[in-house]
Amino acid sequence: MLKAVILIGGPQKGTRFRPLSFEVPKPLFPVAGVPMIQHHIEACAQVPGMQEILLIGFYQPDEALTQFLEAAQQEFNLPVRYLQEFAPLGTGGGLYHFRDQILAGAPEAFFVLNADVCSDFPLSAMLEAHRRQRHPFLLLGTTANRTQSLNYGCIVENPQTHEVLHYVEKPSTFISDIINCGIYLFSPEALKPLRDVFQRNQQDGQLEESPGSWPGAGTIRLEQDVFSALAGQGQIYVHLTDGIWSQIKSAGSALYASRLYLGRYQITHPERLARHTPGGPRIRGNVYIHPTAKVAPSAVLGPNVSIGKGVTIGEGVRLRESIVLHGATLQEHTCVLHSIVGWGSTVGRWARVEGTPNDPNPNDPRARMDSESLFKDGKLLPAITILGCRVRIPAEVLILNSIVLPHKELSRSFTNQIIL
Ligand SMILES: Nc1nc2c(ncn2[C@@H]2O[C@H](COP(=O)(O)OP(=O)(O)O[C@H]3O[C@H](CO)[C@@H](O)[C@H](O)[C@@H]3O)[C@@H](O)[C@H]2O)c(=O)[nH]1
Repeated sequence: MLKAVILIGGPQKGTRFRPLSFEVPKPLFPVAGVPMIQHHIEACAQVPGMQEILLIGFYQPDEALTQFLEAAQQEFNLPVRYLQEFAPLGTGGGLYHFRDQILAGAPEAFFVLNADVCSDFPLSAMLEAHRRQRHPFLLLGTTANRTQSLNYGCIVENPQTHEVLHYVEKPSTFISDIINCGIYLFSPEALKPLRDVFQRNQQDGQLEESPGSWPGAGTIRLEQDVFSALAGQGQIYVHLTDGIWSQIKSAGSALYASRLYLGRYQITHPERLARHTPGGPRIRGNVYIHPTAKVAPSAVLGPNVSIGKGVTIGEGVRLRESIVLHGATLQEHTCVLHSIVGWGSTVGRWARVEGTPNDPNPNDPRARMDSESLFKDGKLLPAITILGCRVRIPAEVLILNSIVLPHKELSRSFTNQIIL
């Protein structure tokens, strides 16, 4: 019997995802037409013997989360439960705090998945590797180029045995081009080292001048407190993958992840991809259209477009490399490229909304998506255009490389600006 835990974080996390995370918790943001963590749940549900999926985070459970959990339970016919941390406990603290729930029913092992990653989740291959040796910790690893590796957990392995000999979280100089994907398979013994960290933190906390100060004893950083500490002791192993993988930290990386998942739908969910039908819109490449969206037949969509529930797309619209969220309207002849159009927003006739993609260098096979800051030297870097929720763009204007905060009613064109 197996279980899975998805670490969903909480409201203080996902700051690079604003303004989109104002409306919906980041783990529920739609990527390729479905909530970000639905991809995780689908992958877990396909592993034979999966008994239960637990989401651990510090969000207050709201309507969106409750509805999502109910729908997921029904669709996958599995218990999918939310366990709320009383405070942010770090990537390992929640696993220790809810250990009884995780170990209930005596699972043979449990997967732990970061919510903000996009992957083809090679969970069955990880399980096979785990069953051969039954080490407490198995990490999924992939490669990144030298510069970008510094933004991740870096792993030095023994190439013969795949034992993790050395682990450094976001090092300041180059350590290894093998990076931690934030996807793990732990055996029940993995909770023992977490207990040791917890007890040590508690003792250290009592010695401190102001006991009870933050971070509390419950906070455990899986990466630094466990992986770095136990590397080289025969307990942590890495399973390498060259499948799709990307982090989802910023809106730009959500658009990139959407492209990766839409491409994968060719194999996993061909029914989710729009097909050209007589009298329907022209479809180029991979496009997702929610069944309730109304799309005019003269619109041209794709590649990499995903259109949400109740969206209206007018005649002559051109839409590519974009996400249009629930209830938005693109009036006749608008052109929307490399952008995210927020919930309930309206783009007026003949308006052009355009961003600049920040995709990984296609000539470097190890390049990953950069989710760096929005600014450099005090200037807004050109990036995808984001319209927050219920924004109104008038007819015949240009909105280029800009971020428009929710509920703004614009009256003219804007370029390279954050419109507050
Ligand atoms: N429940 C809970 N979840 C948390 C908490 N803090 C973070 N998380 C969740 O844990 C995951 C990791 O979040 P970060 O702490 O932001 O780390 P990171 O910068 O994404 O780096 C991690 O992921 C990389 C791969 O994407 C790894 O390369 C890196 O080593 C590390 O594990 C995210 O899904 C986040 O929502 C917490 O206090 N509680």
